[in-house]
Amino acid sequence: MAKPRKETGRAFMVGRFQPFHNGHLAVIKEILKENRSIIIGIGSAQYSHTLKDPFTAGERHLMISSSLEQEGIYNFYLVPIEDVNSNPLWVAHVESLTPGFDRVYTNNPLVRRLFQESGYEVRSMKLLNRKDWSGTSIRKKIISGEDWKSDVPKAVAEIIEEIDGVTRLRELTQSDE
Ligand SMILES: Nc1ncnc2c1ncn2[C@@H]1O[C@H](COP(=O)(O)OP(=O)(O)OP(=O)(O)O)[C@@H](O)[C@H]1O
Ligand SMILES: NC(=O)c1ccc[n+]([C@@H]2O[C@H](COP(=O)(O)O)[C@@H](O)[C@H]2O)c1
Repeated sequence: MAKPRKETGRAFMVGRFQPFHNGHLAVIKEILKENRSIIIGIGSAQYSHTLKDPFTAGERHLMISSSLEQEGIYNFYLVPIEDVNSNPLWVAHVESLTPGFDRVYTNNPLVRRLFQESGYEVRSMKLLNRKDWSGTSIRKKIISGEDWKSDVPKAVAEIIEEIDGVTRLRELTQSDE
């Protein structure tokens, strides 16, 4: 029989955060109303420099930590998590990299299923202003030149400027032919 887990006060959330946006920030604030601290997994950590995953794990780490600190939030842990090629092994992989946690917050059906099957409590998050606050729509706006800075925390806009992320994304749309 599985050992009962000790209460930790910690919640777990995972995302690709390509980039970290206002929707992520709002749900993290909500999660912190119900939990003492949050572990934020930076998923697909090995990917960068593609249209779906333009930013490195280090750049995403900086986006999240700077945004949260700008809001006066310090009770978080950031853990880069590379994908593994076996879904049944993924939760154990996450557990091997993170401090213990009591519950998982996600809207991703695969993440929900895998954690539920491992015995975790899984809660959903309310989707907020999904038309603008989604990584996919923000990446499209960056490429097309529409306003995207109002959809992300100020720190994220500054980091994307600092790393010349706009040029990176636009160049990724070009083929070599
Ligand atoms: N606007 C939002 N409101 C509430 N939760 C959100 C919002 N956007 C993303 N989330 C949730 O945050 C978690 C991590 O999301 P993720 O990093 O995939 O962002 P995304 O905006 O969905 O990105 P992409 O469009 O690139 O897939 C997921 O569980 C996702 O459902
Ligand atoms: N087998 C695996 O490596 C596996 C399984 C489920 C989720 N994940 C990762 O968890 C993250 C989920 O985040 P999203 O909700 O943003 O899609 C992604 O980075 C995804 O690749 C990985």
